[in-house]
Formats: sequence, structure tokens, C-alpha cells
Amino acid sequence: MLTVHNLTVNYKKQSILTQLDFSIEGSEVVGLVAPNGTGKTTLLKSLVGLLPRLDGTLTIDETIELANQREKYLKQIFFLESAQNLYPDLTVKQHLEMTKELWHSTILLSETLALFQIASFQDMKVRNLSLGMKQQLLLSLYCISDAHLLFFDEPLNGLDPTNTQLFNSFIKKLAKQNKAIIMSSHNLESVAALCTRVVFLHDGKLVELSDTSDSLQEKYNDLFGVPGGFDYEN
Ligand SMILES: Nc1ncnc2c1ncn2[C@@H]1O[C@H](COP(=O)(O)OP(=O)(O)OP(=O)(O)O)[C@@H](O)[C@H]1O
Repeated sequence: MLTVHNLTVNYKKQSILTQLDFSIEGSEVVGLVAPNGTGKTTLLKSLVGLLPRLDGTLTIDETIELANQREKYLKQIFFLESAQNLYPDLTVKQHLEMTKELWHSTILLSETLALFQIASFQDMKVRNLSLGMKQQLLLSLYCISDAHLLFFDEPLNGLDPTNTQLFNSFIKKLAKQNKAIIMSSHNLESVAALCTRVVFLHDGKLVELSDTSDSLQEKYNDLFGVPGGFDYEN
């Protein structure tokens, strides 16, 4: 579905992604894991053309290239970095209606309101929502977009256990609908439970976890662990 070739991103002199190659097909749920400040958000933003200077090729379905068919390419992907990208003066319902219209989606508003149980606050403005309520709305927008590729950046942020379970069911349903999903997360337990593949971002490249039966924590520690660990005794 999406093929990334030779993707290189630098911020001034800081190299973030280096000649990165990657692809994802429908029904895959790819977990993107790395320490803070490594480049997960940068990678997701670059996949949706949000970074002005970028080297490499991004192609959907082997023919639709970001560089020369930007609109067609972007119509396939839904990515909203965080709840900070919501409009404070619009209500929950207005966000849903706007997204439905922009994405020409046939998903029903009622279905989306039920998914994360947000009907009771559909008429509230975003500025009056709690952190978790904003996250419920953000995830509901993914649902109503009905896009083929869905990129989530820390989707579990601020979610209570019930909403975390609802999110897990939502992802499984999307995968069954042949959607391609990338989710960055620091929650290794959720990543292990939900993802069909796990990739670590390390030194500007993606390192694939070859054996999913390996403990994610062990692999994470191998790649990113603090040398020698912390010594609290001294
Ligand atoms: N607009 C920018 N200009 C300059 N440097 C930036 C910019 N955005 C991010 N960076 C730098 O790029 C690096 C990667 O940041 P990014 O937000 O992609 O990391 P992340 O892996 O998503 O982190 P976290 O897990 O903390 O969300 C960091 O060193 C950050 O300071």
C-alpha cells in the first residue's frame, strides 16, 4: 500500500531519518517504538508531507507519489498529530461533521459517536474538554475519515482503561477492514497486544523486530537501554 524509499530528514544540521526504507500493506498494524526525541513524530509527519524539505520517495499503491500527485496521495491517509491540532472553538460534533465532509466519508455520525462513547458531550466546544475527552474525539475523527492509511501518534495518551480497550477493539476492526495502520507508542504492552509488526527507530533507520515472540522490553533495552543501568546505591 505505502512504500517509503530512501527517506532522509534533517533539522538544520541534526540528522533525524537517514535513507530509510519501509513499506506497509493493508491489514497490517505496525508499532513504531523509540525513545523520546528520536524522530517518531518526524517520521509520521514526513509521511504526510508536513515537512517542507524531504529527500526520498513516498508512493501509495505503486503509482501515487507524494511529490507529483500530492492531493491524491494525501486523500489516502489520515493523520492528526495530537489533540492540540483540534479547533478550540468548534464543538465535538462540528469536528466530526467537518471531517466527514472533507473525506467524503459514508461512515455515520451516530456510529462514530458511539465508538468512544462521546455522544453525551457532542455539543461541547473542544476548549472545554478534558485531555482524555479530546483524545476520544481525536480517535473518533480517524473513524469518521474512513481513510485507507491511518497513522496514530501516541494514541493512548490520556485514555482511561475503558477507552484503551475501546481503542484496541477499534484498531482490530480497522485491520479487518484492510486498513494499514502505523501507531507510535511508548506503551510496549499495547504495542505487543495490537501490532502485527514492530519497528524500532534507531540511528535514523527502522529496525524490524524479526521474532515477535521476543520480549519487546528486552529488545528495547538492547537497542536503547542505559549503559550499565542506574545505580541508586551510590
Ligand atoms: N521543527 C523542528 N525544528 C528543529 N528540530 C526539531 C523540530 N521538530 C522536532 N525536532 C527535533 O527532532 C528530534 C525528533 O523529534 P520528534 O518529535 O520526531 O521525536 P519523537 O520520537 O516523536 O519524540 P517523543 O517520543 O518525545 O514524542 C528531536 O531532537 C527534536 O528536538
